[in-house]
Amino acid sequence: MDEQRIVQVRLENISRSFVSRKTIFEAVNHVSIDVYKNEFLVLLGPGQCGKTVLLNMVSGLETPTEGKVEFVDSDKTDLGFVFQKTAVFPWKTVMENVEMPLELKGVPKKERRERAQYLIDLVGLHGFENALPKQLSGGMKQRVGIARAYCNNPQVLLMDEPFGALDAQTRYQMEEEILRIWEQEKRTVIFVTNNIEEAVYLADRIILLSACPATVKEVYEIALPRPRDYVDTEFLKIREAIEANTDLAL
Ligand SMILES: Nc1ncnc2c1ncn2[C@@H]1O[C@H](COP(=O)(O)OP(=O)(O)OP(=O)(O)O)[C@@H](O)[C@H]1O
Repeated sequence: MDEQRIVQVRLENISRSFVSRKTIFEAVNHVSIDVYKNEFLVLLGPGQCGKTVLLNMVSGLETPTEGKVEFVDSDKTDLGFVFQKTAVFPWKTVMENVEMPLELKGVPKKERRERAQYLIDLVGLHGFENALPKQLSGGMKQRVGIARAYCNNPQVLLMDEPFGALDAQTRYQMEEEILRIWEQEKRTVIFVTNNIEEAVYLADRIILLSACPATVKEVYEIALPRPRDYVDTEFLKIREAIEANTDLAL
């Protein structure tokens, strides 16, 4: 991570509860996290622990019941998203899917095509510009999603289990790819996963969350050099330490 840490997003003591049938359900409880500019931050926690709710509060899709989310060094609309099931439009080509955020903004065709082409090349889809999503594998669709998330040139990228639906082989490949893309186009990434190995492979920092309601259980700085090796002794040590500290089997 950069020597000098500049806070980009500040989650200040945020909580979120839901009321259903007169009972209160707490999904997130007093979470405070400073997210630093250009860091690769991973939110790791068991299933249904409140990770998505937490991410939704960063994006503004959900409002905290308590506390606040502050964008220190960027606008709160300056966000890109990648989801587990990235909504690529089936009737649109790769190019049309990637350029869509710029089209919605009214950016002229030539300009948006140039930007989209750069990103299509960056994510390794050169040659597939005119392909339709049905012609693409799951990993390729996620590449489209990543390129589209970058298209608006956002400062902060939110990724909610983006590789969760992929087979193991493709998942490993995409983990490598996302780091390559991020090294080339540094942004602040907040990446949600319930996979410890994935978290240790990717993160500058891991925020380990407790079972529901999500609280910050521990923060791990991952100083291992990249590319990381899943079977390296140090890697395994960190992985085991996290495993021993989790609330539920992940
Ligand atoms: N709008 C809502 N109303 C009521 N309960 C909700 C709402 N949104 C989320 N929840 C509940 O909050 C809890 C946390 O959900 P969330 O989707 O954040 O979990 P998660 O950690 O992202 O899970 P997973 O890893 O399985 O995707 C769940 O029990 C969910 O049912």
